[in-house]
Amino acid sequence: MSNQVNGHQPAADSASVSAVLYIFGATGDLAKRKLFPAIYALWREGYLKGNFAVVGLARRPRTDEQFRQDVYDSIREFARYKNEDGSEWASFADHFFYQSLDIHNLEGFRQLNETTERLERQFDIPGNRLFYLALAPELFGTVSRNLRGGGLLESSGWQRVVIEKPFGYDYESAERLNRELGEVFREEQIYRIDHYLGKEMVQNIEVVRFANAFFEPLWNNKYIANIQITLSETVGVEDRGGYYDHSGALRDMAQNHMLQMVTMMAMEPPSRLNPEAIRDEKVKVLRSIRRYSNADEVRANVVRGQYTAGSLKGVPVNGYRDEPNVAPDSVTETYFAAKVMVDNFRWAGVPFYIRTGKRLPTKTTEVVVEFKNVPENVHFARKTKLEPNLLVFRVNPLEGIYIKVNAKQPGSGWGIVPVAMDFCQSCQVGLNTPEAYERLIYDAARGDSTYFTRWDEVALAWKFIDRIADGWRESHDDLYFYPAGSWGPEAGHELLARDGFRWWPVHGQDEGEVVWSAARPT
Ligand SMILES: NC(=O)C1=CN([C@@H]2O[C@H](COP(=O)(O)OP(=O)(O)OC[C@H]3O[C@@H](n4cnc5c(N)ncnc54)[C@H](OP(=O)(O)O)[C@@H]3O)[C@@H](O)[C@H]2O)C=CC1
Ligand SMILES: O=C1O[C@H](COP(=O)(O)O)[C@@H](O)[C@H](O)[C@H]1O
Repeated sequence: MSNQVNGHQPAADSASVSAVLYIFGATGDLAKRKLFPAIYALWREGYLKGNFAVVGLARRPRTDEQFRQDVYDSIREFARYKNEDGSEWASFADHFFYQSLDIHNLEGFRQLNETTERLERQFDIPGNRLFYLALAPELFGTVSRNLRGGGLLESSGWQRVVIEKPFGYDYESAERLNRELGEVFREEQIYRIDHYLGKEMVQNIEVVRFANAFFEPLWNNKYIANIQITLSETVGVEDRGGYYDHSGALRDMAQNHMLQMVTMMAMEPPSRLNPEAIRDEKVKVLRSIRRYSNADEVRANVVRGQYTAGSLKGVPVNGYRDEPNVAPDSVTETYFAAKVMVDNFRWAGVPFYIRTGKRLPTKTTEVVVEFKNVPENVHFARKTKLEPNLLVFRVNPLEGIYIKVNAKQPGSGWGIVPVAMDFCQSCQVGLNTPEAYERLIYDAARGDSTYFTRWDEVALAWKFIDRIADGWRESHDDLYFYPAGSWGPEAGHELLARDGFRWWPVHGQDEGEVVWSAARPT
């Protein structure tokens, strides 16, 4: 096995991990699309070697062989390593086992403990156990109690639990869920996944900010005019209508991924590069975010929309209300934009504009830092209208950093033109950088919780989000409809225009073709 596949090698401080990895929900969508491919990539890159085992758990009956076939199919379809030549497949697949288990059945957990002890002897694993709960959150409490009741938390190594989102529906339910988990696990054993924190360029925000002398001095309200975070998707709700119709963009994307990205942009430099120091700084940002105090403030600062039938790249698509498992009169938002203020010394007066939506024209995740212009009395500024400097983090699908500066137009005149310094990381290393789930599973297995959300982060994020949900509950007459394939309601554009700003075009977006929807509910 090579440790150097396609130019990637384990970092100098990395080591292979030895543990039993339990996938609860092993027959589900997340396991198939994300978890099995991630485990396979970890194996291919040498982060997993001989001494590990994976146990798949769900109610459906499966033999080990059938389960291995499921894993194989998932890798063929979704992994960045496709196992084209079939090499080493058997030695990888031999580590996979399946047990049919209803998580309400304590006896099944006792049996799982026996299986585990056998696997630990077979693969020489020192009692390390990683429980990945790819299950509906209502089941987390029961699984935790039964893991304890079944004796699975009594091994000689470490035990950790990875929890998928959504972590609750609001602050109250999240708090209840946390209490249930807390009856069994200590906070440092709980790894709450936010897969955006596992993305290469999201992690790079910290490095670019804190490892470059020319950014950090400018990183404040003296020099930055606003920050824009866009997470746009072309997909609709696919087959997740049942979940999404209760969640909406606010809970599905804003409570977690978007607020986490705000914290990465706004946090102070941590005193130490350790998980608690970094998460302490993120918590301070979340504490400083201004909460809207009533429905009027919510309306003034937040825009919600829902897609109607339209077309994407010429292909007609359904409206949200016609998606499977969505109520025909649903008022769930598939578009969300907000102006967020971080009331602290560094950021007072600098708006963070965040937006996300389904069925928008482009799949992209970008963060734009718009700098304030140079003073108007400077010679150049009088002659030419200067464009502001921009620093753009391209998170997805392209990964890289783009900087827009003003330079003299070549020739004898004094014209000034914006020019770009474009570092495209994914163009250099290919679109083969590790997937977020690879990093996060590996981090959890080696006990690094930096890129997982701590309870106080989750709690503060919900407290901010709950105010918006409360404001929305009073009336739905601010829900705008936008045709699939447009950039969402025009109100999302006005949110910035009111402050004298505009959304900067994301990569691949032709500004001349931007379509906003002025439609309102009838
Ligand atoms: N899919 C995705 O892209 C994402 C999913 N998530 C979250 O991950 C979690 C899983 O999502 P997803 O895979 O899509 O969901 P699915 O509905 O596809 O899968 C759910 C899994 O849970 C198992 N299950 C359900 N009830 C029980 C039970 N009583 N005992 C044992 N197993 C049970 C099911 O298997 P069986 O029926 O055989 O028992 C199945 O394997 C959810 O919390 C979701 O919100 C988060 C981000 C993205
Ligand atoms: O968590 C979620 O994220 C995806 C978008 O993730 P990305 O990595 O593809 O950008 C989103 O489609 C989904 O609704 C949400 O649950």
